[in-house]
Amino acid sequence: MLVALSGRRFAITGGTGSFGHAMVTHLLRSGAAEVRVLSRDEAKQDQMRGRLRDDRVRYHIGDVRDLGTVAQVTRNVDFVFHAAALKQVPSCEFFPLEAMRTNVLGSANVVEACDRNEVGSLVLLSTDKAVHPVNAMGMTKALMEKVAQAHVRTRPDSATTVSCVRYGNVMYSRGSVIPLFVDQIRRNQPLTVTDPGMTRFLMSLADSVDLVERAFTRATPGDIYIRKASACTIGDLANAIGNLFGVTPKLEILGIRHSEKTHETLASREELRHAEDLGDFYRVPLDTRDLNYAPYEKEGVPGTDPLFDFNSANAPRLDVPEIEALLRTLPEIRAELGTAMAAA
Ligand SMILES: O=c1ccn([C@@H]2O[C@H](COP(=O)(O)OP(=O)(O)O[C@H]3O[C@H](CO)[C@H](O)[C@H](O)[C@H]3O)[C@@H](O)[C@H]2O)c(=O)[nH]1
Repeated sequence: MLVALSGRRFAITGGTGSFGHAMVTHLLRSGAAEVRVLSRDEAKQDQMRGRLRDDRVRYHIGDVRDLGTVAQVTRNVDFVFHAAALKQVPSCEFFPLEAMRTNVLGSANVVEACDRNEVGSLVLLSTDKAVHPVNAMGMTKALMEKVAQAHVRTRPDSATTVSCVRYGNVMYSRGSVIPLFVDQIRRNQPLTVTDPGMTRFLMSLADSVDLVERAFTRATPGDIYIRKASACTIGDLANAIGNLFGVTPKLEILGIRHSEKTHETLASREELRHAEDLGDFYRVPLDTRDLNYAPYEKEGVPGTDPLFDFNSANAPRLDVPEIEALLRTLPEIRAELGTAMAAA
C-alpha cells in the first residue's frame, strides 16, 4: 500500500502504454484520489476507460510537445510520472527529429509545467538504451535525463523534486520479443532469434512500478534510480518460453538488427564511481558541482572508476528454469497457458 501516496492526485503522461497502464492500476489500488492520463490516442483511452471503470481516472487527449496542454494537465496534482515517449528503436532511427521533439522537448515541457505548477514530485522514465547510446531512441532519452538534471542545477529553489528511473526491458510490453515468441509458438512457427548469445535485462511490470514508487517518495532532486535487474540470453529466453508451452522450439537466427547492442548497460562505470548502493537499487546522485569554468578546471574529486559497467553481460544471469519461473509470474503468460491448456 502506498501510504505516502494514498489520497493524492497524480498525472501520468503516456498513461495508456504498458507501463503507464500498470502504474495507473497500481495507484488506483493504493488509494489515489485522482489519476489524470495524458496521451494522444483516443481509442486506447477508450479501451482503458472500459477496462478500469473508475471515476477517479480523468482522460486528457494531448501531446507532451505542447507546453499549454501539459501545464493544464499538471495543475493541482501532487505527483507526475512522465512515460510518454517515442520508444521504438527503428522509428526513432528513421525520424530522429521526431524523437527529439517528443523525448527531449516534450520532456522539457513536462519539467517546466511541473515546476510552474509546483508539483511535489516528477519522475521521468528512462531506459538502459540511454547509457552509451548507439541509436536515436537512446540518445534522446540520454538528453532527457540531462534536461531533468539541468533543471535541478539551474533552479535549486524549485518546489518540484525531479528524478529519473532507468529500466531495462519490461517483460511482455507491447511489441516486445516475449509476446512475439509466444505468438510464434501458437502459430507453430520457428522463433526468430537475432542472436542467441545477446543479453537483456528482464524486469516485470510489477518491479518497474515499485521503482517509480520509490523515486516518488524518496528521491532527492536530480537522482537517477536504477534497479539491479537480472539478465538472460535471448537463446535461453526462447527455450524457456518453448518449455512453458511444452515444445522444443526451432530457432531461426536473424542476426543483430540495425542500431542494436549485443549487451545493454544500466549504469556506466563513471556513474558507479559515485552511485549509492541501496541493495536492490543504485541511486546515482546529481553532480552538483558548479559548472562555471574556473571551478570546472580546478575542482576534481578523488577516486577511480570501477573496471566495469553494470551491464546485461555481467549482471546476475538467469538460467532457463529461472526464466521459466519468472515468466510464470506474468499475468499475460498465465492467461496464455490457461488458454493453451483449455485447447489441449
Ligand atoms: O524477433 C525478434 C525480436 C527481438 N529479438 C531480441 O530480443 C531482445 C529484446 O528485443 P525487444 O524488441 O523486445 O526489445 P529491445 O531490446 O529491442 O528494446 C525494447 O526495450 C527497450 C528498453 O531497453 C525499449 O523499451 C524499447 O522500446 C523496446 O523495444 C533483443 O536482444 C532482440 O535482438 C529477437 O531475438 N527476435
